[in-house]
Amino acid sequence: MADTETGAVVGAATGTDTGADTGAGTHAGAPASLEVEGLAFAYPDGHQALFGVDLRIGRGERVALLGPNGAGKTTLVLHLNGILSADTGTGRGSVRVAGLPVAKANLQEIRRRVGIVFQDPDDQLFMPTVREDVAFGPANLGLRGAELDARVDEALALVGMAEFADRPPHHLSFGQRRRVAVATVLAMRPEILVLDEPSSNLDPAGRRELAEILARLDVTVLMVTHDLPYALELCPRAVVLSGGVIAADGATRELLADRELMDAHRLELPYGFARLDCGTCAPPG
Ligand SMILES: Nc1ncnc2c1ncn2[C@@H]1O[C@H](COP(=O)(O)OP(=O)(O)OP(=O)(O)O)[C@@H](O)[C@H]1O
Repeated sequence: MADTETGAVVGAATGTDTGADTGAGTHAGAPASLEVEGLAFAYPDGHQALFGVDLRIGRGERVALLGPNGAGKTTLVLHLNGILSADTGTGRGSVRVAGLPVAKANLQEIRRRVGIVFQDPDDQLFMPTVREDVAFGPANLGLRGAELDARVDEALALVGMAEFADRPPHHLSFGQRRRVAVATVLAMRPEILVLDEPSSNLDPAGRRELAEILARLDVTVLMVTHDLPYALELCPRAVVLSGGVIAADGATRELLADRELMDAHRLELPYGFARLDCGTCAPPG
């Protein structure tokens, strides 16, 4: 688990043990990383995207946020670091990160604590070198010199990109850029790491490498994904958001074995996983 005094995001798991067999309730008694209560939100055009969402994620949990297109997943995520806010416009309800309300007065601290890795790494990489990109956030927090260098080195090592530190990000492959984007967020030593479709557009090897990196991180994770095998592998717990409400919350394996739930919310495992509901059958691989 992340040491909240030092904020270090150190690897805890070993090898490729992704904890997939861990029960969803393992962290039920852990202090909350994230508490969302009665969150409702309509966009300025009047479109209601969230209708009273309640969600508690314990420190160190890894949770997949699943749901069909238009379910409200991005809208929910944008509330976690105050890009959208329940206390403005038509919003209702509250979001707290490690007990701190997501509100205008706390935005700087909240954005340090909630690291969002967006789907397109090019939205997050804009400096001449990888090192400068990863240093950008901690430098904004006031870190300088050896302390800043150590923070950058640590984050790049966590994603296996140390040897690329002096390369321009635009010379890297898409998969490498995504890993650097993860490092830019880890360098802030976040309380909670939010990943938007982390496996999208990765080739099988890149997908596997990123899974191994994510499995080793010792930080609370909320992963938005349509990649159900990825959710199953990396997140013991899943939450299904559909039509702006939470339709299910439980052990990922159990939710993905519930055919009625899956059909109702347009969730589909790829061929080969079709018999997850057989109870004694294991997914391939
Ligand atoms: N800026 C906006 N203005 C008005 N409506 C919006 C806006 N952004 C999203 N919506 C609507 O809010 C609803 C939820 O959208 P959201 O992007 O949160 O869904 P999502 O679950 O992330 O979908 P996807 O899986 O396709 O990314 C959708 O009906 C969408 O059309």
